[in-house]
Amino acid sequence: MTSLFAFNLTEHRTLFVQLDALEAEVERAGETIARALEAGGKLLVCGNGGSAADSQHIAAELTGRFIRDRRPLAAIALTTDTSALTSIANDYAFDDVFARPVRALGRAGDVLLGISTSGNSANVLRAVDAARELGITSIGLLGRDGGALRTRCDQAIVVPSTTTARIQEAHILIGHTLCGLVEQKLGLA
Ligand SMILES: O=C(CO)[C@@H](O)[C@H](O)[C@H](O)[C@H](O)COP(=O)(O)O
Ligand SMILES: [Zn+2]
Repeated sequence: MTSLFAFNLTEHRTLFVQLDALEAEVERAGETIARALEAGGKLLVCGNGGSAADSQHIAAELTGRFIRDRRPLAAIALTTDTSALTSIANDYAFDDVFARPVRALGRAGDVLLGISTSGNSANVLRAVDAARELGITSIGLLGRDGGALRTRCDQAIVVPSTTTARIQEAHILIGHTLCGLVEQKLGLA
């Protein structure tokens, strides 16, 4: 019998050989984020569950450091403030937990990275809609068929898998690549 680890590894490998197809979208997203940071904008990142963890991970690579010692870069995960998350969910709706901070903190010229394996999380969709109203470029880091976010975001990177865990594994590879591209493009690598 195939072990679970062997099964997961096979599924992971099968997916990862298909990711070359995303090269142009990943490069474009890296360019968009780098140009926004260069112009004084910031990156806002949001997602649920494992994607909340990815949001924090990616933002931390930029405010802290990824590969090399360099100046801090402006990035905020909208998933870390439990007081804001609980009060917005309690007083308004869970679907508003990211949109409201986007309206509070976002400025034209910023970039919003919305991470969702289904592409259908309502709170990420609302954040993207708020971003559009404010002149903030939205990038969806998605999975499955990209869901509703595929067309609602200005740019979409869709990992072609239906397994949430495998999609998340690809997302963090892409997230790390975006951080590396930002460092390269800003001459900080
Ligand atoms: O990490 C996992 C599963 O691997 C879960 O926590 C998962 O992120 C949650 O079910 C999320 O709520 C899924 O949301 P989304 O990716 O569809 O937007
Ligand atoms: Zn997970």
